[in-house]
Amino acid sequence: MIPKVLTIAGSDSGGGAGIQADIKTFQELDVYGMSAITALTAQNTLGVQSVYSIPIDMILEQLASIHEDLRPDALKTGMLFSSFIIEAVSDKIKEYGWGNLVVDPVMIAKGGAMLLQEDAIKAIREKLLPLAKVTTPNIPEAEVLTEMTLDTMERRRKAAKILQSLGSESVVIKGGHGEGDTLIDLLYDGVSFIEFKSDRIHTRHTHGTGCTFAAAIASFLAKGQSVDIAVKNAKQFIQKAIENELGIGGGHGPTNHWAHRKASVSL
Ligand SMILES: Nc1ncnc2c1ncn2[C@@H]1O[C@H](COP(=O)(O)OP(=O)(O)O)[C@@H](O)[C@H]1O
Ligand SMILES: Cc1ncc(COP(=O)(O)OP(=O)(O)O)c(N)n1
Repeated sequence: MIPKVLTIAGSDSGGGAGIQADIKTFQELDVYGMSAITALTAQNTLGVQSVYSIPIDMILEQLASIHEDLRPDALKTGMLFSSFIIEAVSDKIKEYGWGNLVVDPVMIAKGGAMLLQEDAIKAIREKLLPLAKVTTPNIPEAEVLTEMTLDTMERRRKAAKILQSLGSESVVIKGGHGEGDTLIDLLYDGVSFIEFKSDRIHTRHTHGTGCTFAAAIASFLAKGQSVDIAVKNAKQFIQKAIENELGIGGGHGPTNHWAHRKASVSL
């Protein structure tokens, strides 16, 4: 049977991030994609023009419909916007017993728009992280969650340990916002660290990289891969997607979800 993967996230009208990036990733990685939409954004490659939060009852109805009929083999969360949504979604994930949860703690879009209310950080720490198999903050998100400055690898290792101690089985602190030409995604599984290194691609077309990376990890987990292999394969997927840019839009354009088809190794 084809693995089923659910994304609980916001919609990006421009198609580069959020639900749209997730579903494209699921499709490319041969898993069956499902969605529960938490917020609508009017967004393009130039920025986020407006945000509309979906009423909680409607979010819960989407989750209930999926629960009644379509058990996910893995799921990911993206833009959850408010503490109310985080709490309600976390309670349902727990009640429904859904495993293989990848938490992408989306906070701010590349253009600077707030995709999470400030008072929601506590709910991410206390309600969502304890349910996660993998949490994938970028460096600024990890800084907010740990209240640390993460300008060295040593500090990032410390931060990964703190986030893991909050209940997430594994943590990946992504390196896109770091310095230098080598980019390091740091995985900590509670025992050891693995550094996934790649060359930094110099491009403005990196809209939705975090969403795509987390959706790829969830897809590989749904196929039965271990966390370290799923992260390795997701990293390879996003690297190709950034390398083969589509050149769409006048700002931060989307990544290329088809690009992995050119890869010589099979995912
Ligand atoms: N310029 C880049 N070159 C190569 N890989 C990148 C680049 N920017 C981001 N990535 C990769 O994309 C993924 C998302 O990274 P990051 O930009 O840190 O997160 P976010 O999109 O959530 O801000 C990570 O796997 C990271 O290594
Ligand atoms: C609806 C929506 N969800 C998430 C994001 C942020 O996506 P991310 O992958 O972190 O990429 P950038 O914002 O860095 O492009 C979003 N913009 N919209």
